[in-house]
Amino acid sequence: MIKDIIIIGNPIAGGGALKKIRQAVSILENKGFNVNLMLTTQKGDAELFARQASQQSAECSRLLVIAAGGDGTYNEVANGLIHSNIPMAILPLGTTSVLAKELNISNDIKISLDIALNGKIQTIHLGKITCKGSNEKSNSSQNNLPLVTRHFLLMAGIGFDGETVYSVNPYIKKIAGKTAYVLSGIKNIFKYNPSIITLRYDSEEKSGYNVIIGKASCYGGDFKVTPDARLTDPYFYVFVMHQKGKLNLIRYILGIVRTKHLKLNDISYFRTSEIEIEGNAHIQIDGDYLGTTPAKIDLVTDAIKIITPK
Ligand SMILES: Nc1ncnc2c1ncn2[C@@H]1O[C@H](COP(=O)(O)OP(=O)(O)OP(=O)(O)O)[C@@H](O)[C@H]1O
Repeated sequence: MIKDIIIIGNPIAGGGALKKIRQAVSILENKGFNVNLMLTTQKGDAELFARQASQQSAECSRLLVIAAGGDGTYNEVANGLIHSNIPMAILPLGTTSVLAKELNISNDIKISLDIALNGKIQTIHLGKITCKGSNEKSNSSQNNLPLVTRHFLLMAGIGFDGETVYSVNPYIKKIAGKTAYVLSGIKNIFKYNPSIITLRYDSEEKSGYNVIIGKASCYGGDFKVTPDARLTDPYFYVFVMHQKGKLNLIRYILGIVRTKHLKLNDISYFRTSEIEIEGNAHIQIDGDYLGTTPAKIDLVTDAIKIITPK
């Protein structure tokens, strides 16, 4: 029986979430829970708070962590709770909150809190990626970047979408939300000149110019690039775009928008649980910039417990 709740809240998620986070605290306190609100002040705080919660809690069965924010916040909380027994629920307050779409969790605070308190606890597997990066955009040359390892819930995008997230203007994102990604994507279609990416998995080899490694079916807005991927299945589904060039890129994007991308004859779509990637391309995970290839991706099974609708 849950008694204590830690809300790890990002007050700047979705352009400003503090009011809704405070509303959630008072709803939960009125129901009699002990609520500890931990507001993030910078990147990395949510992971730190979640790790502290998982280390301090002697009585995990009475504790729930609610990640209140967007996909960046859920990603950090999942990284901090990994292999702990504390379940993670979400309060979708982000710009896109793809995880909420994947789990079918409403943006309505009361409904999402009801799921947090009365939903089903499911154990899910996470992706683990090691690549060159610094968790920040960096001016140092690619060769000087240290190795970074992080876990992801939803997807790793390599190539065009890594480049798009890399060049999203944070000020435009604050003002315009999701539109900032669309603007960055449009700008990149015209200037992007990708180099080849090589994938090695299950004794096979494939090459392409853009790759999406899905741990979940949802991607970006309401698009499903890897519709067969499930948080609860121990596999990735990988979508590879084989051709380069602006017109091909537009054709792939339109294919995704119209849910026809898997029927194109110059793509690959396959399932695996481990993959090595070579090349010189930017990488995003769960919608945030991570670093550049080369990269290695594998699964961490039974990584976290997450609360989903019943
Ligand atoms: N107080 C803060 N000030 C500035 N940045 C913060 C703060 N707290 C967290 N962050 C960082 O803000 C980034 C975005 O947060 P988050 O993903 O929760 O919201 P979002 O970007 O609006 O949503 P989505 O990722 O779903 O589009 C994260 O990388 C997070 O680490």
